[in-house]
Amino acid sequence: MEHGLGIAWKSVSKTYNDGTVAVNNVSVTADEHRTLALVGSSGSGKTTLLQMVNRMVTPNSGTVLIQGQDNQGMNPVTLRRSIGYVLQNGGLLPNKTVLDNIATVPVLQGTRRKDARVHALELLDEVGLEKSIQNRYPSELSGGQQQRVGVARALAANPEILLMDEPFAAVDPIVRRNLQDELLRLQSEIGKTIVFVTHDIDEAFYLGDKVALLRPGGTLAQVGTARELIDHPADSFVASFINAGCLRSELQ
Ligand SMILES: Nc1ncnc2c1ncn2[C@@H]1O[C@H](COP(=O)(O)OP(=O)(O)OP(=O)(O)O)[C@@H](O)[C@H]1O
Repeated sequence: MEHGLGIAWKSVSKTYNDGTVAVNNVSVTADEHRTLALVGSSGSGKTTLLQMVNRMVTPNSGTVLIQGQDNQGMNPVTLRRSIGYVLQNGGLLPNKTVLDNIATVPVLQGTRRKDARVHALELLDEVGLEKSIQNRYPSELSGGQQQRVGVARALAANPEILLMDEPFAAVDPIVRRNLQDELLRLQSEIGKTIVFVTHDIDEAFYLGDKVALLRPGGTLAQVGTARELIDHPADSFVASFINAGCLRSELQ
Protein backbone atom coordinates (compact mmCIF):
# COMPACT_ATOMS: atom_id res chain seq x y z
CA MET A 1 0.00 0.00 0.00
CA GLU A 2 1.46 3.34 -1.03
CA HIS A 3 2.18 5.82 1.80
CA GLY A 4 -0.22 4.03 4.16
CA LEU A 5 -3.29 5.25 2.22
CA GLY A 6 -6.47 3.26 1.72
CA ILE A 7 -7.62 0.85 4.42
CA ALA A 8 -5.44 -1.47 6.50
CA TRP A 9 -6.83 -4.19 8.77
CA LYS A 10 -4.00 -5.04 11.15
CA SER A 11 -4.22 -8.37 13.01
CA VAL A 12 -7.95 -7.94 13.59
CA SER A 13 -10.06 -10.54 15.38
CA LYS A 14 -13.72 -10.62 16.33
CA THR A 15 -15.49 -13.10 18.58
CA TYR A 16 -19.20 -12.32 19.08
CA ASN A 17 -20.76 -12.47 22.56
CA ASP A 18 -22.09 -15.97 22.00
CA GLY A 19 -18.55 -17.23 21.40
CA THR A 20 -18.69 -17.34 17.58
CA VAL A 21 -15.26 -16.64 16.15
CA ALA A 22 -16.07 -14.55 13.05
CA VAL A 23 -12.63 -13.13 12.21
CA ASN A 24 -9.36 -14.57 13.41
CA ASN A 25 -6.18 -12.50 13.19
CA VAL A 26 -6.61 -11.07 9.71
CA SER A 27 -4.22 -8.55 8.18
CA VAL A 28 -5.02 -7.20 4.74
CA THR A 29 -5.00 -3.87 2.93
CA ALA A 30 -7.39 -2.21 0.50
CA ASP A 31 -5.24 0.02 -1.68
CA GLU A 32 -6.37 3.55 -2.39
CA HIS A 33 -8.41 3.98 -5.63
CA ARG A 34 -8.56 0.20 -6.11
CA THR A 35 -11.13 -2.54 -5.53
CA LEU A 36 -10.47 -5.20 -2.91
CA ALA A 37 -12.80 -8.19 -3.20
CA LEU A 38 -13.43 -10.06 0.06
CA VAL A 39 -14.57 -13.56 -0.86
CA GLY A 40 -15.33 -16.73 1.08
CA SER A 41 -18.14 -19.10 1.87
CA SER A 42 -21.09 -18.16 4.07
CA GLY A 43 -20.03 -17.29 7.61
CA SER A 44 -16.32 -16.81 6.84
CA GLY A 45 -16.32 -13.29 8.30
CA LYS A 46 -16.60 -11.08 5.21
CA THR A 47 -19.35 -8.80 6.52
CA THR A 48 -17.71 -8.61 9.92
CA LEU A 49 -14.46 -7.41 8.33
CA LEU A 50 -16.35 -4.92 6.17
CA GLN A 51 -18.27 -3.50 9.13
CA MET A 52 -15.06 -2.95 11.08
CA VAL A 53 -14.29 -0.18 8.59
CA ASN A 54 -17.31 1.99 9.42
CA ARG A 55 -17.30 0.89 13.07
CA MET A 56 -20.54 -1.05 12.96
CA VAL A 57 -18.35 -3.82 14.42
CA THR A 58 -15.54 -3.25 16.91
CA PRO A 59 -12.70 -5.78 16.74
CA ASN A 60 -11.71 -7.52 20.01
CA SER A 61 -8.11 -7.01 19.04
CA GLY A 62 -6.17 -5.40 16.23
CA THR A 63 -6.76 -2.08 14.49
CA VAL A 64 -8.28 -0.70 11.32
CA LEU A 65 -6.41 2.20 9.76
CA ILE A 66 -8.09 4.53 7.29
CA GLN A 67 -5.65 6.74 5.43
CA GLY A 68 -3.15 5.79 8.14
CA GLN A 69 -5.45 6.80 11.05
CA ASP A 70 -6.87 4.36 13.61
CA ASN A 71 -10.63 4.51 13.03
CA GLN A 72 -11.33 3.91 16.76
CA GLY A 73 -10.36 7.54 17.24
CA MET A 74 -12.94 8.73 14.70
CA ASN A 75 -16.52 9.81 15.44
CA PRO A 76 -18.69 6.87 14.28
CA VAL A 77 -21.50 9.03 12.87
CA THR A 78 -19.13 11.29 10.92
CA LEU A 79 -17.22 8.23 9.78
CA ARG A 80 -20.36 6.46 8.49
CA ARG A 81 -21.56 9.52 6.62
CA SER A 82 -18.15 9.82 4.95
CA ILE A 83 -18.19 6.22 3.70
CA GLY A 84 -20.55 4.95 0.99
CA TYR A 85 -22.30 1.69 1.94
CA VAL A 86 -24.22 -0.48 -0.52
CA LEU A 87 -26.22 -3.46 0.73
CA GLN A 88 -27.73 -6.49 -0.98
CA ASN A 89 -31.27 -5.07 -0.99
CA GLY A 90 -30.08 -1.59 -1.91
CA GLY A 91 -30.66 -0.34 1.62
CA LEU A 92 -33.11 2.29 0.32
CA LEU A 93 -35.56 4.14 2.55
CA PRO A 94 -38.98 2.79 1.44
CA ASN A 95 -40.93 5.97 2.23
CA LYS A 96 -38.68 8.33 0.26
CA THR A 97 -38.56 8.87 -3.49
CA VAL A 98 -35.52 7.86 -5.54
CA LEU A 99 -34.30 11.45 -5.63
CA ASP A 100 -34.71 11.97 -1.88
CA ASN A 101 -33.02 8.65 -1.14
CA ILE A 102 -29.96 9.85 -3.03
CA ALA A 103 -30.05 13.37 -1.56
CA THR A 104 -30.57 12.37 2.10
CA VAL A 105 -26.98 12.16 3.32
CA PRO A 106 -25.73 15.34 1.59
CA VAL A 107 -28.68 17.24 3.13
CA LEU A 108 -27.79 15.81 6.56
CA GLN A 109 -24.26 17.05 5.95
CA GLY A 110 -25.50 20.57 5.28
CA THR A 111 -25.89 20.72 1.49
CA ARG A 112 -28.92 22.80 0.44
CA ARG A 113 -31.80 20.52 -0.58
CA LYS A 114 -32.02 22.12 -4.04
CA ASP A 115 -28.31 21.57 -4.72
CA ALA A 116 -28.43 18.02 -3.36
CA ARG A 117 -31.31 17.22 -5.73
CA VAL A 118 -29.48 18.64 -8.75
CA HIS A 119 -26.48 16.48 -7.87
CA ALA A 120 -28.76 13.46 -7.30
CA LEU A 121 -30.09 13.82 -10.85
CA GLU A 122 -26.53 13.81 -12.21
CA LEU A 123 -25.79 10.67 -10.19
CA LEU A 124 -28.85 8.93 -11.62
CA ASP A 125 -27.37 9.48 -15.04
CA GLU A 126 -23.92 8.29 -13.90
CA VAL A 127 -25.30 4.95 -12.72
CA GLY A 128 -27.20 4.44 -15.96
CA LEU A 129 -30.75 5.32 -14.87
CA GLU A 130 -33.33 7.50 -16.59
CA LYS A 131 -34.19 10.75 -14.87
CA SER A 132 -37.87 9.84 -15.28
CA ILE A 133 -37.70 7.45 -12.30
CA GLN A 134 -36.72 10.22 -9.88
CA ASN A 135 -40.15 10.48 -8.21
CA ARG A 136 -40.75 6.76 -7.84
CA TYR A 137 -40.55 4.91 -4.54
CA PRO A 138 -38.14 1.96 -4.14
CA SER A 139 -40.99 -0.59 -4.32
CA GLU A 140 -41.77 0.73 -7.83
CA LEU A 141 -38.30 -0.23 -9.14
CA SER A 142 -36.83 -3.49 -10.41
CA GLY A 143 -34.12 -5.19 -8.34
CA GLY A 144 -31.42 -3.98 -10.74
CA GLN A 145 -32.73 -0.40 -10.64
CA GLN A 146 -32.80 -0.50 -6.83
CA GLN A 147 -29.16 -1.56 -6.78
CA ARG A 148 -28.20 1.28 -9.13
CA VAL A 149 -30.03 3.78 -6.91
CA GLY A 150 -28.19 2.21 -3.96
CA VAL A 151 -24.86 2.90 -5.68
CA ALA A 152 -25.92 6.48 -6.54
CA ARG A 153 -26.96 7.00 -2.93
CA ALA A 154 -23.64 5.70 -1.64
CA LEU A 155 -21.77 8.05 -3.99
CA ALA A 156 -23.86 11.14 -3.13
CA ALA A 157 -21.62 12.43 -0.36
CA ASN A 158 -18.60 11.91 -2.61
CA PRO A 159 -16.91 9.44 -0.25
CA GLU A 160 -13.35 8.22 -0.73
CA ILE A 161 -14.42 4.75 0.38
CA LEU A 162 -17.24 2.57 -0.88
CA LEU A 163 -18.22 -0.56 1.08
CA MET A 164 -20.32 -2.99 -0.94
CA ASP A 165 -21.83 -6.05 0.78
CA GLU A 166 -23.05 -8.62 -1.77
CA PRO A 167 -24.69 -5.75 -3.68
CA PHE A 168 -25.59 -7.78 -6.77
CA ALA A 169 -26.50 -11.09 -5.13
CA ALA A 170 -30.28 -10.71 -5.37
CA VAL A 171 -30.60 -10.08 -9.12
CA ASP A 172 -30.63 -12.51 -12.03
CA PRO A 173 -27.34 -13.39 -13.79
CA ILE A 174 -27.85 -11.08 -16.81
CA VAL A 175 -28.74 -8.03 -14.73
CA ARG A 176 -25.89 -8.97 -12.42
CA ARG A 177 -23.36 -8.93 -15.25
CA ASN A 178 -24.70 -5.53 -16.40
CA LEU A 179 -24.29 -4.15 -12.90
CA GLN A 180 -20.76 -5.56 -12.65
CA ASP A 181 -19.81 -3.97 -15.99
CA GLU A 182 -21.33 -0.65 -14.92
CA LEU A 183 -19.35 -0.76 -11.68
CA LEU A 184 -16.12 -1.40 -13.59
CA ARG A 185 -16.89 1.53 -15.92
CA LEU A 186 -17.82 3.81 -13.03
CA GLN A 187 -14.76 2.83 -11.01
CA SER A 188 -12.45 3.59 -13.95
CA GLU A 189 -13.90 7.14 -13.86
CA ILE A 190 -14.18 7.78 -10.12
CA GLY A 191 -11.36 5.66 -8.65
CA LYS A 192 -12.79 5.08 -5.17
CA THR A 193 -11.29 2.73 -2.60
CA ILE A 194 -13.84 -0.09 -2.84
CA VAL A 195 -14.24 -3.09 -0.56
CA PHE A 196 -16.56 -5.55 -2.31
CA VAL A 197 -17.93 -8.55 -0.41
CA THR A 198 -19.08 -11.59 -2.37
CA HIS A 199 -19.29 -15.35 -1.91
CA ASP A 200 -18.74 -15.79 -5.66
CA ILE A 201 -15.09 -16.24 -6.66
CA ASP A 202 -15.85 -15.42 -10.32
CA GLU A 203 -17.35 -12.08 -9.28
CA ALA A 204 -14.37 -11.45 -7.00
CA PHE A 205 -11.94 -12.13 -9.88
CA TYR A 206 -13.97 -9.99 -12.28
CA LEU A 207 -14.20 -6.93 -10.05
CA GLY A 208 -11.25 -7.11 -7.67
CA ASP A 209 -7.88 -5.56 -8.43
CA LYS A 210 -6.95 -7.68 -5.46
CA VAL A 211 -8.81 -10.63 -3.95
CA ALA A 212 -8.72 -11.73 -0.30
CA LEU A 213 -10.06 -15.26 0.20
CA LEU A 214 -11.26 -16.18 3.69
CA ARG A 215 -11.70 -19.68 5.01
CA PRO A 216 -14.32 -20.94 7.46
CA GLY A 217 -13.34 -19.76 10.92
CA GLY A 218 -12.45 -16.28 9.64
CA THR A 219 -8.80 -16.69 8.76
CA LEU A 220 -7.21 -15.36 5.60
CA ALA A 221 -6.40 -18.13 3.13
CA GLN A 222 -4.69 -15.98 0.48
CA VAL A 223 -4.57 -12.46 -0.87
CA GLY A 224 -3.39 -11.46 -4.33
CA THR A 225 -4.50 -10.70 -7.85
CA ALA A 226 -6.80 -13.12 -9.65
CA ARG A 227 -3.81 -14.23 -11.71
CA GLU A 228 -1.74 -14.93 -8.59
CA LEU A 229 -4.48 -16.96 -6.93
CA ILE A 230 -5.21 -18.95 -10.09
CA ASP A 231 -1.57 -19.61 -10.98
CA HIS A 232 -0.25 -20.06 -7.45
CA PRO A 233 -2.98 -21.12 -5.03
CA ALA A 234 -1.52 -21.15 -1.52
CA ASP A 235 -3.02 -24.54 -0.66
CA SER A 236 -5.67 -27.10 -1.53
CA PHE A 237 -8.46 -25.01 0.06
CA VAL A 238 -7.73 -22.09 -2.29
CA ALA A 239 -7.41 -24.40 -5.29
CA SER A 240 -10.72 -26.13 -4.60
CA PHE A 241 -12.55 -22.83 -3.94
CA ILE A 242 -11.33 -21.52 -7.31
CA ASN A 243 -12.14 -24.76 -9.12
CA ALA A 244 -15.69 -24.77 -7.74
CA GLY A 245 -16.15 -21.28 -9.18
CA CYS A 246 -14.81 -22.32 -12.61
CA LEU A 247 -17.09 -25.35 -12.67
CA ARG A 248 -20.12 -23.21 -11.85
CA SER A 249 -19.22 -20.75 -14.62
CA GLU A 250 -18.94 -23.56 -17.15
CA LEU A 251 -22.29 -25.00 -16.12
CA GLN A 252 -24.08 -21.65 -16.47
N1 LIG B 1 -24.15 -10.26 15.75
C1 LIG B 1 -23.70 -11.51 15.72
N2 LIG B 1 -23.76 -12.30 16.81
C2 LIG B 1 -23.28 -13.57 16.80
N3 LIG B 1 -22.69 -14.14 15.73
C3 LIG B 1 -22.62 -13.39 14.61
C4 LIG B 1 -23.10 -12.05 14.54
N4 LIG B 1 -22.88 -11.57 13.29
C5 LIG B 1 -22.29 -12.57 12.61
N5 LIG B 1 -22.12 -13.66 13.39
C6 LIG B 1 -21.49 -14.93 13.03
O1 LIG B 1 -20.14 -14.67 12.70
C7 LIG B 1 -19.73 -15.47 11.60
C8 LIG B 1 -19.27 -14.56 10.47
O2 LIG B 1 -20.40 -13.82 10.00
P1 LIG B 1 -20.28 -12.81 8.77
O3 LIG B 1 -21.64 -12.25 8.53
O4 LIG B 1 -19.16 -11.87 9.00
O5 LIG B 1 -19.88 -13.82 7.60
P2 LIG B 1 -20.03 -13.66 6.03
O6 LIG B 1 -18.81 -14.27 5.45
O7 LIG B 1 -20.31 -12.25 5.67
O8 LIG B 1 -21.29 -14.58 5.75
P3 LIG B 1 -22.45 -14.46 4.64
O9 LIG B 1 -21.78 -14.67 3.31
O10 LIG B 1 -23.36 -15.59 4.99
O11 LIG B 1 -23.07 -13.11 4.79
C9 LIG B 1 -20.94 -16.34 11.25
O12 LIG B 1 -20.79 -17.58 11.90
C10 LIG B 1 -22.11 -15.58 11.82
O13 LIG B 1 -23.16 -16.45 12.16
